Amino acid sequence: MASTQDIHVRGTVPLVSPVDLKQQLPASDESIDCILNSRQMVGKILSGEDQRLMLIVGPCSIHDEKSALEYAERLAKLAQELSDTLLIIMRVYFEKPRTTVGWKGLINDPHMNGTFDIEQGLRRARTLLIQTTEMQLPTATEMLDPITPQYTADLVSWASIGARTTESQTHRQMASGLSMPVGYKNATDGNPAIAIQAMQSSQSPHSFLGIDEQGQTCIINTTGNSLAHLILRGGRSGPNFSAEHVEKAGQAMIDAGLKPNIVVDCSHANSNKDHEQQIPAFRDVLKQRVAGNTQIIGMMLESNLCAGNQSLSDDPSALEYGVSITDACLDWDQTEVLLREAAAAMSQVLGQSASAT
Ligand SMILES: O=C[C@H](O)[C@H](O)COP(=O)(O)O
Ligand SMILES: C=C(OP(=O)(O)O)C(=O)O
Repeated sequence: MASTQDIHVRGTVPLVSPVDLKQQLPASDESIDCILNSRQMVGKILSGEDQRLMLIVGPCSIHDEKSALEYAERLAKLAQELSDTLLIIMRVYFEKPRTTVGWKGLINDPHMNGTFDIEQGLRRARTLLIQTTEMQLPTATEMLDPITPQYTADLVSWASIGARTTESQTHRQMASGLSMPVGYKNATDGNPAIAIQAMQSSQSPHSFLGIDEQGQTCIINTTGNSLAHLILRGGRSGPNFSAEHVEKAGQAMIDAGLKPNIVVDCSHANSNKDHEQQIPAFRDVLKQRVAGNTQIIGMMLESNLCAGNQSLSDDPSALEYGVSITDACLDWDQTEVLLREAAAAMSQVLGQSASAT
């Protein structure tokens, strides 16, 4: 009898369970301290109790742990130095949603050669998250595959639902159960409405299919996650970081009964994918915050040790050190200049609000 299933399935490979991977790679006390403290700080920024600016900064994607750790060491030092005015969280992105096809990130294909050793990818992602948080540098990542959080989410302080998945019920359900604050990107067409709807959905309880710590398929019942904000990342119609766009998005959030908390992603369609264009976007949004728009709670930058990007060829060993293999990034020096500018501007803002009270 001809089979009616698995017509397009090449095969399946068993995977380590979340609990076993966590036992093999447990979070240290230093990591747990960093994660709990930083999640609480993000929560206070969302509630308005903490007026510092949240900056989510780092590579578009991680493909080489050595350069990621070198970047993390530099950022951890700067984050500590500027912590009076900025909460800096490192982008440690392991999952890349593609417009069509392409390398889908370190978890999916850690060897970057089409061997898809996902177990090793999960192991390497966990290891890097532990190393980064042990430096007291909190981590931010996009939650793309709904199974992945069981393996990594305990080590993450801030999560994003991307422009391509914010409208997806699967991702909204997943976000409703995540333990950290979540930012929702506007759609790739530039429309923030779906992100606002995502926030309304994911703050509600959901019941859906997933896996438990043992890797057993199960029904997951969530409480809903109200720690949410909108991320403006521009869209097909152009950037959406201007004061008019931010005001309109804030009003739409208020109309939907949400606290208007907005992070502006200076990259993606807000930079027209030209990494240098993140600089004027960042400065414009900073100016809006300094001018008194407290709906702007943060900004995102795509940044790496070296500027630009490079193509992933058949020979990953030929890649240039510290250069993105996905979207183009600012280099470290450009990043440091912007972070110091933000700290100086925010010290004025925070000084004024302290003297007014
Ligand atoms: O942030 C990264 C990219 O913008 C996103 O993954 C889409 O990439 P692509 O259009 O190159 O596939
Ligand atoms: C993929 C990303 O962004 P977006 O969903 O906005 O395209 C990202 O931030 O890496």
